[in-house]
Amino acid sequence: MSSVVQEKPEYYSVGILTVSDTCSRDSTKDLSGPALKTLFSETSHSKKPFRVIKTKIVKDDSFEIQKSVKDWCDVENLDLVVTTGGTGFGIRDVTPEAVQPLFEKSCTGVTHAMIKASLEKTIFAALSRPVCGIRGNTIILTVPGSPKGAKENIQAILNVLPHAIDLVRDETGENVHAQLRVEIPQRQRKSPYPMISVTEALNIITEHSNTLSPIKVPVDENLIGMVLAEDVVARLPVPGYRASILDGYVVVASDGPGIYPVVGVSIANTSNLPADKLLPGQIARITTGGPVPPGATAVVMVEDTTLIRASADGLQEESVEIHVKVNDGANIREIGSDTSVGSIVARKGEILSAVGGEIGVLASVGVKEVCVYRRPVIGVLSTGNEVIDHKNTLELKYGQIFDSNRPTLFSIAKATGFEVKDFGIVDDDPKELEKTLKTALTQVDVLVSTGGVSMGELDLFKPTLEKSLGATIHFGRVKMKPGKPTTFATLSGTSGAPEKLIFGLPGNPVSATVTFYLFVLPALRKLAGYENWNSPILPAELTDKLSLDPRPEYHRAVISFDHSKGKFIATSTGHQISSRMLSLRSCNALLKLPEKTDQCKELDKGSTVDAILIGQLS
Ligand SMILES: Nc1nc2c(c(=O)[nH]1)N[C@H]1C(S)=C(S)[C@@H](COP(=O)(O)OP(=O)(O)OC[C@H]3O[C@@H](n4cnc5c(N)ncnc54)[C@H](O)[C@@H]3O)O[C@H]1N2
Ligand code: MOO
Ligand SMILES: [Mg+2]
Repeated sequence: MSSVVQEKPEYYSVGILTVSDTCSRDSTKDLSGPALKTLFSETSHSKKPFRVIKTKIVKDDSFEIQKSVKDWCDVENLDLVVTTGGTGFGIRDVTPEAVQPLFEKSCTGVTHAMIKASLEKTIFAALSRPVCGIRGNTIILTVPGSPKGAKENIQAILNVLPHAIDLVRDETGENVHAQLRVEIPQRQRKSPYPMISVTEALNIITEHSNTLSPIKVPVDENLIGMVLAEDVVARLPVPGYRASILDGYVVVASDGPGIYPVVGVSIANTSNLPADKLLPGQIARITTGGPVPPGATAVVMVEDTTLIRASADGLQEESVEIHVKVNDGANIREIGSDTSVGSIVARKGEILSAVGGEIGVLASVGVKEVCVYRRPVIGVLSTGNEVIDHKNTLELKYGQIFDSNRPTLFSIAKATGFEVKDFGIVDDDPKELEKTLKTALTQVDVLVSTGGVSMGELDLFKPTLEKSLGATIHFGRVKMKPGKPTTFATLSGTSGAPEKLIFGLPGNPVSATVTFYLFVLPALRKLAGYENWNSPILPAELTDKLSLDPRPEYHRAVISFDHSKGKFIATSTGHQISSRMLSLRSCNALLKLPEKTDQCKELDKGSTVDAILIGQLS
């Protein structure tokens, strides 16, 4: 019977790649390759010797360099790959540029140690540009092309190399890398990923979800769901002038009830008083929101007055009787009484909600644009040879299914206000998957893929992320139902850009949806600056008993407020298998059910559980 467990060789395997146009034409000119080979062969380490099992000479050509290095890392699985040559300042010197993108991790300390050792010999070492890193289980070093320089560099770090190789082999999970590569009969029969709790998974995700940089955005409805990155101060008072609260007459309150001449009118935005002010013994017509003229001290509503005399043409009021006594200030909004100028009308961290209040306030005080955190852009893709776009009008062939994951995830993103880019359906083909992931990751902050994360031979997502993209997988299994194979990885951003978050959600449609709510949405909210990124949780009483699963379950349910009981009640959406999309129909909550134990196998009707609100309450 074949076994996946391979004997560890009794040596550290080394490949030496000479990079030189000249040597590639005439191998006898290669001095540094053989010099390094001798150095490694003569080095006896207490644990294991080094053995140079691969040597090759290539031109100063990025493609050739990369091809050899990738082959020695990914196929030959060598412990150490050393390139010599092409690290200088010459126009053809491209080794660092060719090798660096292959790294999954950089080994800056090793690079420093090599440079330091060479600089102690000659200042010309400053003209070498070595880079060192890790790809899969292989350490890659780039050293200069001169035999002397090459040897000095390696000698500087020779003592730490065995330990470094041991760490790479043992701690990045030799089994993870090696086992994913074996043929089907030898495929792994246990997942190499530890099963972590939902809480641990969320902690890891939030640790990597760093709020994006602020941007300036005009004040309009496109702000809905954005979070303010700074306090906003009222530029203007509201109202900006003394304004009437009612339709009626401005009066001098101390005049009291009586018949008065109507000397003018102050309707919204216009006033035509003869003296530009109201004098005692005069009144003027005013409409709600109209400017109260100087001299006026109160407004009397039209219902508390009678017309005494109209003009001969019947178009104007000449005198009116005021029936009531009003106090000074009655029915007048003083300047800044709603919002005073200079006051803080919205605070950093506040969400500009769809209710409209915050955006309305900003508009009212003359704020034209605000500083908000940029919202992440999400890329969504489905994987699977059997998955067909749901808009495709052809009949499904045997074994095919319609893609329900993309439409579902697009809908959630739209409802929650996040911009989505569609990267379609990708076949279970490593090259195609790699290409799509690479393209997508240049365009989005967060990539969400569904399918291909479990144990099947076509479940290629995790190995592709690690080996072809150099992403770091932080977890690959979570103790939950549905959603067990949920995967989270990050890819470091280039030149200071934020790292990209990558979610590999399970292909089962319910699992993909539930895990989007549980893991992706909080990350998106945190990136967008939300101070509380979790969905609300309400206590709800079960209307029926529920059996428990060995994994903590996120049970789809409908919750509503029962007025007679004065509490929320929760009703299951029925059969909860991860493929049954109907279990999400009408669902507005995920009930957090504990895992089954010997003591507790089900929850009784009437039990109270935590319900994570994911939809509308009706
Ligand atoms: N030996 C094991 N098998 C499985 C395990 C396990 O632990 N050991 N885990 C199971 C669990 S739990 C889940 S969840 C699924 C996850 O599967 P994958 O993420 O690998 O997804 P696929 O294999 O690609 O597909 C699973 C299932 O979902 C359907 N699917 C995929 N994409 C879509 C889509 N876009 N729209 C609709 N339906 C989709 C696909 O046809 C399969 O039926 O693995 C279990 N297996
Ligand atoms: O964990 Mo899976 O998501 O049960 O179907
Ligand atoms: Mg699968």
